[in-house]
Amino acid sequence: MKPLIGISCCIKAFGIFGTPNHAASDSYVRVVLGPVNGIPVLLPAAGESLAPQILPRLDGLILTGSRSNVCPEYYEGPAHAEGTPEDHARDATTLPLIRAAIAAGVPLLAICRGFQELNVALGGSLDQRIQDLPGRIDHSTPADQRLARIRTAKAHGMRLLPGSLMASLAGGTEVPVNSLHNQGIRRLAPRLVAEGWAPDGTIEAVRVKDAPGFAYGVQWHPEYDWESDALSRALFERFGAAAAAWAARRHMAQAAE
Ligand SMILES: N[C@@H](CCC(=O)NCCCC(=O)O)C(=O)O
Repeated sequence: MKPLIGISCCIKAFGIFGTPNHAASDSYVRVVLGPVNGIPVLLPAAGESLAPQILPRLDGLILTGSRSNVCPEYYEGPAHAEGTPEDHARDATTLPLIRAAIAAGVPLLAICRGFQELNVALGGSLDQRIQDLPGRIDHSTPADQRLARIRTAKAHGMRLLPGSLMASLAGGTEVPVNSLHNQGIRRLAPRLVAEGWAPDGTIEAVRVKDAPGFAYGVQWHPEYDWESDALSRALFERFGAAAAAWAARRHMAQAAE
């Protein structure tokens, strides 16, 4: 029985009338059908009431990347600069969903925006334009960069914590990663342990230290690299194995009811 993997959606305005839609990139569906070996289930940005209704039916949760940004009101940050994309419906859905998934032990993998949501959901904060901070590199890609091979190319190295899961999956403590973000962790949430850093100290990978199940976040985009990158593929395979084990337990519990 393949695990059901929830994929967080954003609100996107499509079409000539710009009507709101719930959307997620095909790259997340493909990675769930590929190395995760699960069944993708798109989760609409339907607000906090979604979590208690959908989590009992899921075996894993992927919090996706997005150009939109977590609203600063969730971490006492300054208002975003004019024109910074936000997605209030997504925030209202994913932040409680993350807390509920971790509490229940549902395997969770948070990617880029999702990584930032994980940190905020657990009490951390964000810097909004790390490229403007002294000593920091530009981790973003131009919004008009239409060439995916350039936009998603390896952008900087990442140092991994020796003995960490990430280091074991990578087979070492130095790996290159892509980089498509302006924001980054400012105050690390108390329940998170950093396992990877960019050369400028930007946190690139975290583990939820007291989670009953698999609960990791990454600032880079493994869904763009898994077909060629050992760490990205191994991360999805490890997440998929955790979800498959969760599915087996869930179905056994249902059979015993
Ligand atoms: N908006 C946040 C998070 C960045 C992020 O998730 N980027 C994904 C972009 C998707 C794409 O362009 O393919 C930030 O800027 O830090």
